[in-house]
Amino acid sequence: MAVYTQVSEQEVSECLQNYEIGDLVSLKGIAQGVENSNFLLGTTTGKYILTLYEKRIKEEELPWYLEYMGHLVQHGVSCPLPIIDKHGVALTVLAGRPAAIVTFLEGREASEITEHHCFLLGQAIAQLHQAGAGFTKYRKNNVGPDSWQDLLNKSMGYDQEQIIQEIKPVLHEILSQWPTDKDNLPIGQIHADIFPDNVFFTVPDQLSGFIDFYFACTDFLAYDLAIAINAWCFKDDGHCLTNLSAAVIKGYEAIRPLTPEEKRFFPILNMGAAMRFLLTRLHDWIHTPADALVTPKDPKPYLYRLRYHQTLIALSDGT
Ligand SMILES: Nc1ncnc2c1ncn2[C@@H]1O[C@H](COP(=O)(O)OP(=O)(O)OP(=O)(O)O)[C@@H](O)[C@H]1O
Ligand SMILES: N[C@@H](CCO)C(=O)O
Repeated sequence: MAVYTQVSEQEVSECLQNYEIGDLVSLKGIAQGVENSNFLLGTTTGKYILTLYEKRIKEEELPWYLEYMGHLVQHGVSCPLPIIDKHGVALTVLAGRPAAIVTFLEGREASEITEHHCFLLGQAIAQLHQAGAGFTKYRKNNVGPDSWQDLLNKSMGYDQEQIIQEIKPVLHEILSQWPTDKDNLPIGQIHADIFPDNVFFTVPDQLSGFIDFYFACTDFLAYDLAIAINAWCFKDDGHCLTNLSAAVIKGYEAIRPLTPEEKRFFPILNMGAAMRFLLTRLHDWIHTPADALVTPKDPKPYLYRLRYHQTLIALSDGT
């Protein structure tokens, strides 16, 4: 359930007077999502999403996300467009929380992921990266490699201590091999959370767009692809569906071929992507209060992905 902050119809009606998207017709809380409070907003001009940003998102960073999404839409990417109010700003305040209204994206998460979905996904990620090239404002990756040791330290209370002990040296290995600026991997704006629930498809199987840009940041483009492959191309027991990962890469390279440096570092980026979600999930597993509205996600599927990547690297090293 993701409505942490309630907002009344009257408050929203009053707020809508500042916009040019018509009057309130309906307001309904959306159950999905874990980070923010989301509402389906119906007005006399159509459907919108109203988001009240909760504490995990830094208020000062919101203009970056909203400008980035606006830039993407202007450059042909299908994603929610933040609605600008009569004063020229997208960010407002509702029920004491920073809030924004964005356009509604048709479609839904793919119910069963196929090679076709993955090919379309790869193409769409490459288009996202290309469209982001003209948006030059930097945003640090708050859950990038420099945060991972701290996340692990804060996960020490995890009830399966042997998992923490297993991760420690692997983290060290990843950090020691992580690409630096000198390695010349293309850098740009990445979504950084390309999971199946953040990509919508319409019937019959057209990719309709991306949502949930609140982890977007400036980082290695190929890392975004690695995140998507980890999220889309594995079973939860760590079995890699290589036909799906090949389709994602084929789709991506149909639009933007990977450079030799990106290919060389791809195994370590894949490990890093698995590590990032393993660590944030471990952290949330321990730090989410028992009476919280959300159920923390199981870290183990990402441990199994990590093991898979390790095995591949060991095999290719001949170790
Ligand atoms: N622009 C949009 N168009 C259509 N539906 C949307 C849109 N934005 C959000 N939604 C709906 O709201 C749900 C929650 O949105 P979102 O995934 O952004 O939540 P969140 O709490 O911000 O993030 P997270 O997925 O990280 O928990 C989505 O699953 C989707 O059903
Ligand atoms: N996609 C993330 C959660 C929120 O971004 C995960 O599955 O761990």
